[in-house]
Order: sequence, then structure tokens, then C-alpha cells
Amino acid sequence: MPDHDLPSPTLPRLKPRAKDSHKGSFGNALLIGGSRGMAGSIALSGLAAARTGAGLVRLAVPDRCLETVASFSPCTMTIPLTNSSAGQITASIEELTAHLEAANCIGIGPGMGGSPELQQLVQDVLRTAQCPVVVDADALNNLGAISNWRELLSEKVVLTPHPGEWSRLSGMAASDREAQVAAAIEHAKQSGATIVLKGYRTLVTDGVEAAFNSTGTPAMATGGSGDVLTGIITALICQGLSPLEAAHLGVTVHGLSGELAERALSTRVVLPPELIQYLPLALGAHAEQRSSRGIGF
Ligand SMILES: NC(=O)C1=CN([C@@H]2O[C@H](COP(=O)(O)OP(=O)(O)OC[C@H]3O[C@@H](n4cnc5c(N)ncnc54)[C@H](OP(=O)(O)O)[C@@H]3O)[C@@H](O)[C@H]2O)[C@@H](O)CC1
Ligand SMILES: Nc1ncnc2c1ncn2[C@@H]1O[C@H](COP(=O)(O)OP(=O)(O)O)[C@@H](O)[C@H]1O
Ligand SMILES: [Mg+2]
Repeated sequence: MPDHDLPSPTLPRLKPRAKDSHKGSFGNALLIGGSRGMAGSIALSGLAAARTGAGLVRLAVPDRCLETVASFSPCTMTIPLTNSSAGQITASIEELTAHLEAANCIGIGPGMGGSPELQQLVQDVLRTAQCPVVVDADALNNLGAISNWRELLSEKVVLTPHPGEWSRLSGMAASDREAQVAAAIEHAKQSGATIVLKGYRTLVTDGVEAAFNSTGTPAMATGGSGDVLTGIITALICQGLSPLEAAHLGVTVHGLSGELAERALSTRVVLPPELIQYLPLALGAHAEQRSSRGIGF
């Protein structure tokens, strides 16, 4: 496994919910993505965000996919965006401004597809948003198509690439894990962004601290597992964790949830809705392990 010489961050935990808290206490999550044929991915991110405890979850999706996305869960709200005849978002930033202002964290990219309009939208969201932004999947690919994409990174940005996405952004081959890890740490150092380089032993770093995840299972190697992670990290930021803390805790409980589901269901593959179903147990197990051992995983 590649190495790094940065100190490990302390694994954070969510504070118990105050008795007098209300949905507004746990943040507004705004998830932008989806397209005709990939409505499921943004719905998975949304349900994962709700299950992780965001107070309100809104999914901004192509108008054409709204009913489909809404039908997956009664727990999330939907915002219709102008779309192409092929069912991809073509909206400009003005359609989203009020929603960006109301959000405590934005997740963008799952199932979004790629186009010049989407490259512009991803760029504009990163320039306009005052809150943290989790950039995943096709938002990473749209970002990579912008020549000055590095200038759009800052402390409020979390990138969650898998090795294929990171090869498009960094230029480092997906097969060269060592070079990919080094590039992720370097990009995080230069920009202050948090980078989650996914895979077996996911790397989480902000360029100052770094950790390799030790939870997870090959049963999670199925389409949609990463879309769930986007929702988890977005919801943890909504509940007051910093981008690095949310990425670190999010990656840990995501993997733990996969392990718990694999064991409980005696299955070779954990489907994304099952991953979401076991999130409360994973969050609870994390809290118990911390309090009984006084340490993180
Ligand atoms: N239900 C839905 O609606 C779902 C919708 N989804 C949506 O689909 C969209 C496209 O996303 P995507 O990740 O499937 O395609 P893409 O970016 O071309 O990456 C593939 C390339 O990367 C490589 N690669 C990947 N992982 C790697 C690894 N660990 N280690 C090494 N290589 C790795 C891989 O390599 P290969 O498999 O060829 O070895 C290949 O070259 C996106 O919007 C997403 O949200 C999905 O979430 C599924 C559920
Ligand atoms: N063998 C594995 N061990 C641990 N985690 C895995 C394994 N395979 C996949 N995962 C996790 O599943 C997720 C896959 O993300 P991604 O490739 O973006 O999926 P998708 O885009 O289909 O939702 C990552 O968080 C990754 O770490
Ligand atoms: Mg993905």
C-alpha cells in the first residue's frame, strides 16, 4: 500500500441530539444531479443524506426525471431544473441561486452526465456557493474539462473521485495507486480542499492530515455505493462537521455499514439501499466503540 508522512486526523463523532432540537438544527442538504437513465444515483445520495441525519434534503434534478426521483422516497424533496430533450440538466446558476443560499452543504454530480452547460454549472456552483460543496462522479468529469479547474478548489470543497475519475483530473493512471495518492495529497496541500480518493483503503486528506480507511468490503463493489457516500458526507457537513471530519467519519461509517450488511444478510454483494439501511447501526457502532475503547477505529 502507498504511504504518506502526514499525521492521522482524529476520528470525530456526532454530538448527541439536543432535546430541544428541530429539523433546522441539522442542516439543509442540497444534492444536484441525475439524468434520464441515471435517476437512481441522485435518489440514493438523497436517501443516504436523510438516513445520516440531515434535517432537510432537497434533490435538484432535471424536470423530466422529477417524478421518477421523487417516487423513490417520501423523505426527500425535489426541485425541477430546466433540462435538454435527452433529460440532462441545462439550467444556469440563476435557477439555483436561492437554493444555494439556503443550503448548509451541497453535493453535486451523481448521475449528472456531461455537457458544456454542465461544465458551466459545476464551475458556477463552486464559485457561488458560500457553504461546503462535495463534488462527485460526473461533476468531477465536468470539472476536469475546465482548464483552470484547480483554481476552483478551496477549503470548502470535498472531491470524492474513484481512481478512474482521479486519473481524468490528475493525469495519474488509475493503475498507479502510489502516484494517485501522491497527487491527491499534493492537490489537497496546494488548495486546502479535502480529497477522498476512493477504492480499497480509501485515502482521506486535506494535505495537512491523511488517513487510509480500514473499513469496507468487496461486497460494496457494485454501482451506487459511491453515490451513497456522497449523501453521507454531505449530511455530516450539514450537522456541523468540517469537510475533513465529515469525509473521515463518512468513509469510516460507509465501510462499516457495508461490513454490517454483508454479515447480517449473508450476502456476497451489498446493494446500495442495504448500505443505507445499515447506516444507523454503523453510526451507533462507531459511537459505542469510541466510548468503550476511548479511541477511534
Ligand atoms: N443507479 C445509478 O443510476 C447509477 C449511476 N451511476 C452514475 O454513472 C455515472 C458514471 O460513473 P461510473 O463510475 O460508472 O463511470 P466512470 O466515471 O466512467 O468510471 C469508470 C472508469 O473508472 C475506472 N474505475 C472505477 N473505479 C475504479 C477503481 N476502484 N479502480 C480502478 N479503476 C476504477 C474504471 O475502470 P475499469 O472498470 O475499466 O477497470 C473505468 O475506466 C456517474 O454519474 C455515476 O454517478 C453509478 O454511480 C452507478 C449507479
Ligand atoms: N473492495 C472494496 N473494498 C472497500 N470498499 C470498496 C470496495 N469496492 C468498492 N468500495 C467502495 O464503494 C464505493 C464505490 O464508489 P464509486 O466507484 O464512485 O461507485 P458508484 O459511482 O457506482 O456509486 C467507494 O466508496 C469504494 O471505496
Ligand atoms: Mg461514483
